[in-house]
Amino acid sequence: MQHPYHHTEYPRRRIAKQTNAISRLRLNTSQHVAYPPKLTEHPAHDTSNNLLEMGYHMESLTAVVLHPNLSPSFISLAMVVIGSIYVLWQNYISRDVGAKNIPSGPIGLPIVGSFPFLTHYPELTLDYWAKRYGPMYSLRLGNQLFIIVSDPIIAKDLMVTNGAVFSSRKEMFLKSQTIFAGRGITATPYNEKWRKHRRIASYWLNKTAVDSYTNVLDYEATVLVRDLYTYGKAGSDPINPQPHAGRCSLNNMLTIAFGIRTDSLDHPLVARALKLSREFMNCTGPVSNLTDFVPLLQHIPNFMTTRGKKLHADLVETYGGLIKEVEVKMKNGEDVPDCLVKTILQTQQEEELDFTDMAILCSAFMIGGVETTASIMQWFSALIPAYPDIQQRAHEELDRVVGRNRLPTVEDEKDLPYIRGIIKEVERCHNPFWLGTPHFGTEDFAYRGHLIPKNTVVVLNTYTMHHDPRRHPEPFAFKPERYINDSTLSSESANLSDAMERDHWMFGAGRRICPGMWVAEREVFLAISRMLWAFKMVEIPSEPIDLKEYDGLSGRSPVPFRIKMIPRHDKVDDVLGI
Ligand code: HEM
Repeated sequence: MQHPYHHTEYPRRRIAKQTNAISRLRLNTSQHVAYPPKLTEHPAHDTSNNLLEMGYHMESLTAVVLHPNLSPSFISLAMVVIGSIYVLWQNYISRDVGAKNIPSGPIGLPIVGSFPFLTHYPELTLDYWAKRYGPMYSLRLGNQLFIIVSDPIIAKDLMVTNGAVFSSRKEMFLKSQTIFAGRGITATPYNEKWRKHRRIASYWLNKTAVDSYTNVLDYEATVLVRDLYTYGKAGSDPINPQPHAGRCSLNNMLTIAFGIRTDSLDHPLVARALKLSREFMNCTGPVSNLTDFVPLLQHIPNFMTTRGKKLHADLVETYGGLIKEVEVKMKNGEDVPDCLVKTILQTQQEEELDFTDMAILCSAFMIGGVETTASIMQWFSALIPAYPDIQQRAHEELDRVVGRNRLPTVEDEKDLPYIRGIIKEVERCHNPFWLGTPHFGTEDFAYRGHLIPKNTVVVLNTYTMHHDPRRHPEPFAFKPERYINDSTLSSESANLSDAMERDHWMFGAGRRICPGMWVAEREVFLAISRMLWAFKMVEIPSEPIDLKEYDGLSGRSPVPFRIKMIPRHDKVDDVLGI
């Protein structure tokens, strides 16, 4: 069974691969066409809208049962058993939803619920259901009830206004209990442990702290652009910017957390840290792991549990190992730069932090802060070559405001509304976490005539919200100008009283909103504005970039691609010191 969108591509690319005359005509006009196809393009929607609703995996289940080598009596028996289980399940669920007035939604399959429909591009399935069941609907994964929120007003009502109820996390078996061992800000319930870890993290991530180490972000952004220039041989060789973006984000977090950095892509920590982040994303997607929702699986040795235990051990070994190095230096009286680890070692007794607490706190920085910002830089690099007109407008703004004798700085940001618009538009179109990190309700809650029972997981369906035509006309077009009059930082926009005015929902909402958003925004601005300042970024005609396919199950980044990054004026090498 394939996801309805499995074979779809960003149409600009798909059209480029076609050869007939009509396709070529469309190529010229397709700069702003919708990038996912309309739902009606897939035969599943032509034949039956009910398939997704009732579980179109019944189709593949039936296909297995109807295997040619099976006897007719076995097939009949199997069909009767499957049918009966399905009818019983359907009755059970509809009684549950009807009696308690829980918002309706897809019924799903017995035992696993809607899980099989969410294993690949879950955001597209959730979007399909949002159009069918409305802005707040329910589904089940195993024994867990979910509410899917696809509307800004409801998101604000639940997660911000009623943050006292909706700010916890479900203690997922794999993410919270196995990988993070009950620690970690991201995964802990809304309790004293979370408050302590969040307070310590915020000490290093708040706006004033970020001001104090902006020189680090500035330096790493320059290194990034210099490496892109050098590895791309001043625009003559194709280059994949992804590993360079990864190292830039990694170095920022290494400096903030441990006071160290890597000096080249070949440093062993680069591959190791990026692998750990990717493994974490792939193990812990909000809906990607059945072990979390079928308790029986937690007692049976299985592949995901083994993976989770190994990841926990690798995180403690890697980041715990770096903590020990800092500790040794401090004990030896060596000079250790101010950093998160120095702070937690100095306050360890007072804060009652054990070694695992510290290792997992640092892991949360390295996981939360690397793959995410790198992903935005990567999506930007993958898509901007398709928009020479947008690049030209950005170059004109940079020449006018910054000139060609220096790189853009943080102080320039307020005077570069078009660059800021490009960044916000990349974030709207390519949020690395379409489903964020789900919140968890700690009380029964009555809302708009419905009941959201205690212990419900609440998911922010940002894919649907970011493509809502009421808020973003022509939602599938890449149009930075839609943000041209938005002078807010995203971290400021998140506090707007009118939820419909918020730029996007990439950083989540309410009391669990991303505490790293100030450093993330600054880092991304410096990297992207400098790439635009230095290069004309062009695609390689024989290597079309497929923006619809992406790596990863939770944190999303583009599949590997190559482009040319051509220095756009003769001052570039001087300013970069090359
Ligand atoms: C583009 C970059 C980033 C994106 C898209 C992003 C996204 C998110 C999202 C969606 C959440 C969950 C919010 C919610 O529950 O409503 C989150 C939480 C978190 N983020 Fe980020 N993040 C980014 C950068 C960073 C950075 C640079 C750090 C630095 C350490 C960081 C650290 C964290 C932590 C510790 C949490 C857990 C907060 C909690 O549960 O209380 N993030 N992030």
